[in-house]
Amino acid sequence: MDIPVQIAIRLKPPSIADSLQCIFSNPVTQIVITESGQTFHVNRALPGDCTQAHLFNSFMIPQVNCFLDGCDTSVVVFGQSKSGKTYTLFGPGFECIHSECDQGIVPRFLTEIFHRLGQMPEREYILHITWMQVVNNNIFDVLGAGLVKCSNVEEAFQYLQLGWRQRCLGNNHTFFTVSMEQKWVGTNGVLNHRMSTASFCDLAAYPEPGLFALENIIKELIAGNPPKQINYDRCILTAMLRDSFGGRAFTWVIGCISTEPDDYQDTLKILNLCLCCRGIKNFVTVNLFADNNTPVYTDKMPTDNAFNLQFATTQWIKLVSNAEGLFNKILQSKSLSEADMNQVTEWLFLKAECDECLNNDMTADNKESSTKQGLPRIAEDTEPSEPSESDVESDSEDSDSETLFQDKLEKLMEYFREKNDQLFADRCEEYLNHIDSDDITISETSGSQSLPIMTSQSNSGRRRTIQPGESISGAQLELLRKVAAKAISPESQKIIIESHKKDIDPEPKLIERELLKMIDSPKTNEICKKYKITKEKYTQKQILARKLSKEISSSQTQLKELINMCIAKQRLIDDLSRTISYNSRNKLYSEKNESHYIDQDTLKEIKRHEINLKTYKKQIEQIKRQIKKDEKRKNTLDVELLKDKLKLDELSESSVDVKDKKSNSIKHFTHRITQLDSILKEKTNDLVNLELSKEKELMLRKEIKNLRKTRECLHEQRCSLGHKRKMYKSLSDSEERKLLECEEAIEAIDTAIEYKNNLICGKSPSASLSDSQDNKDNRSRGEQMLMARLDKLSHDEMKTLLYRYFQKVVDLRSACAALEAGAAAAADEASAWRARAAHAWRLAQRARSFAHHRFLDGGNAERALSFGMTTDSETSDDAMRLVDRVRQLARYPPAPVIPSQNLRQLMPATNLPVAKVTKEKNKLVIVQQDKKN
Ligand SMILES: Nc1ncnc2c1ncn2[C@@H]1O[C@H](COP(=O)(O)OP(=O)(O)OP(=O)(O)O)[C@@H](O)[C@H]1O
Repeated sequence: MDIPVQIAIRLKPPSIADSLQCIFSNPVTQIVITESGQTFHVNRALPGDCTQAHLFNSFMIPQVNCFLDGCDTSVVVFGQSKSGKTYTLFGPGFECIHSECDQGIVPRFLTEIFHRLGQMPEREYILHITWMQVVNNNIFDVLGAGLVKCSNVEEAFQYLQLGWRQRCLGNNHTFFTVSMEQKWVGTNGVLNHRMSTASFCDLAAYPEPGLFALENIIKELIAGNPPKQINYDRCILTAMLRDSFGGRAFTWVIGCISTEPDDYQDTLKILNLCLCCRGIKNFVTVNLFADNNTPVYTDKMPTDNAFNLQFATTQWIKLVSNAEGLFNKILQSKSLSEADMNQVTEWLFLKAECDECLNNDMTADNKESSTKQGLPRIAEDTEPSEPSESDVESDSEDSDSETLFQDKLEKLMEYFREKNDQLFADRCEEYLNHIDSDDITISETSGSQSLPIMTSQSNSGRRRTIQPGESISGAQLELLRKVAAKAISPESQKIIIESHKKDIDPEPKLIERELLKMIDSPKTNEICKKYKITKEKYTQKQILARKLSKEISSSQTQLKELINMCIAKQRLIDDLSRTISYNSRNKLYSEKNESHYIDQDTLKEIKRHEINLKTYKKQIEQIKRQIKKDEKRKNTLDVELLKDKLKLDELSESSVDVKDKKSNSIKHFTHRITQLDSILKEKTNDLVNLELSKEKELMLRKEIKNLRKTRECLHEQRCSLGHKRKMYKSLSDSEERKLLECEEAIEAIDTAIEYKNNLICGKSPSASLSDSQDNKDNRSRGEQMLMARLDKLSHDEMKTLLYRYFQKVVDLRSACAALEAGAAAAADEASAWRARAAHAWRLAQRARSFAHHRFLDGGNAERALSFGMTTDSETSDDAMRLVDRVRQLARYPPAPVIPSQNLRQLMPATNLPVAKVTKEKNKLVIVQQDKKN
């Protein structure tokens, strides 16, 4: 039958707890969802905290059944480096320190196979394992011995330990293979001879070249190319995976993915590759040998009677032991009436007696038949043998020899079979509804109760001897069919479709996280509360749904067990009827009484088993009802969950609206507050400045007041000195200096007062006092340097310097005053002399004219003058003094001129505003005047 490759996704637990996750899985809806909302529908979306046991139980049991039925199986693990591929297949290792719980798929598979074989003592088997690695397209045999035979689980684990130590580490492919040949005689007396291979492949991570080749083959297969036309021999990896992809194996692909945001791109690649594999369909068949289904004994051969009896006994023992187990359970449950209990106890007692007898017989028989039972290995690829004609003949003879009782029994058996089949089919349907799969198609032959018959035209003719599978154990065969026909329950489909349509994030964690992110405003408390309550309800319902699904699955396993029992019972009845027919056929050879006795016994047994069957049926009915109830409950819960999800969405939307509005108003208010804050700051600054300026003004006014007082004192001093000078016409040197000092100090005080007044009036004093640009430009370089130095002086240095300059100015002024007085005196003297000279000149003129008249010969002026002098001695003396004085004055240099520039530098280097200071009553009025005016 065509079975698509099945996909399971396992998330690697995050390395750091609470770290960010970009991939989530929903095991309920079997969806893997990315952070961006992309969804991947898979066959098994394993939970993040999936244990090794859960992983194995969730999909490996059908593989074990298939393998035991004679089908090839395969598990291929994809994943990026360190994503847990090896951990999934093998576990953390095989040393003593590692717990059994951590064992991966391979050790669990081996344990399960040997356990199941132990429960089927009739089966003969040979089991081999191989462990290969593909390193750089070269095969490396890890165990070093090719096929290694394992007789029991302990041996298998020894090889696992050995291989684990010897394997190559690094980015390579690992193949672990278990192959098994089995033989057993079925209940119908025919031989079952099967061969199956289970391969486990741990693929390397990208970028391994073989992986790209495999990727291409997968693409070709999903494009619809028949496997026959695909070249699998392009590399060793693809050759080894021939059966897994497009071959005859029942394949599960496991994608091991990391949830960490850093690995997001790699994870998407692996997810997409896994999904591609889903489109591949493998043709899964039971691998039979040529001698399969051949009768091991014939009724006609009396020599084989012993074998038949022995076979019947074996089956009998098995069935009775089954029944014994069931009876024990029923006894423990105490659900029967006392009479029934006694009957069951009696049955058990009788059984114990039979066991004793049979054991004695068996030991005797074994001695004889031990050589017969050993089955030699059977070669593969042999032609199937046709049923012999004698078989057909014997069948017609059988029908003739049937008794009335047998007819009745046959009818009953037919009725039972029909009922049983119907019941089984119903159960299977229910079970299949539980398993999710949407794209599995069953080949035409799967509609009947037999496995597909592989014809010579079949495309995968590895073993051409496949026979009708009527001899395959029904229950085990059904498991294979279940997997092939599994489908998603309509409710789950609804949820998936709805969530897909509305793009709902089915992962509650994601919704929760997003909502919690959004809802942070304190005023959205109500919505938060509602959301929390709904979320709690949702979680509770989820837990309930999980519980229910668990209950359902446990009920289903119970049901499966019961179905198995029914099958066993059916077989028992079959066997019994066959034994009866056999006995009736042998009536001719045996005594009547004896046979009657056996028949009676057998009848009793049949009746008992029929009663048991009825009780089992009742139990099945009960369980069915319970399952239906549970399913209904589950469905209502699913619907409620959906409603809750919608409600959560609505809540999240409304919370987003409220949040938006809130954030807008908060923004507005924040903006307003910022504005008001800046205004407040400005006002505060203004106020502070105002207060400061007021304080400053007060200070300045005080200073001005003090300065005025000082000025008044100085003025008084100056006035008294001036008055004294007027009175006495002259002052002593010290008094003169004092006067000058007073004048200079008054001038300085006036400037200071004006400066402070400017400050009070808000005029920038610096504008008037500071160095203007013009001044700066006009200055020579030397002056500029001097000014630069002055700027660097400290306050004390400046004070000392000013005081010195003040002294110098006073000195200069006193010198000036002395010079001016000297110049005035000289000017007076000069005018006096000039008047004298004029008088003398007049006298001289008079004398000259007198002389001219008296002395005709005249003489020169000097002579006349000297004559005049001699005649007027006073006048000649004056003239002589005048000449000396003129000579003296001529010898003196002119009065010193103080360069106005130098004087200006003594003042602060400014253009001082010209101010007129007048005194009105008690006030000193200072009026600033324009310089030009
Ligand atoms: N599900 C898990 N639970 C606990 N531990 C895990 C799980 N998955 C992986 N690990 C740990 O992560 C580590 C890496 O895992 P592992 O070696 O199986 O990765 P890998 O994919 O096989 O790596 P490589 O590609 O290198 O072969 C191991 O220590 C393993 O024990």
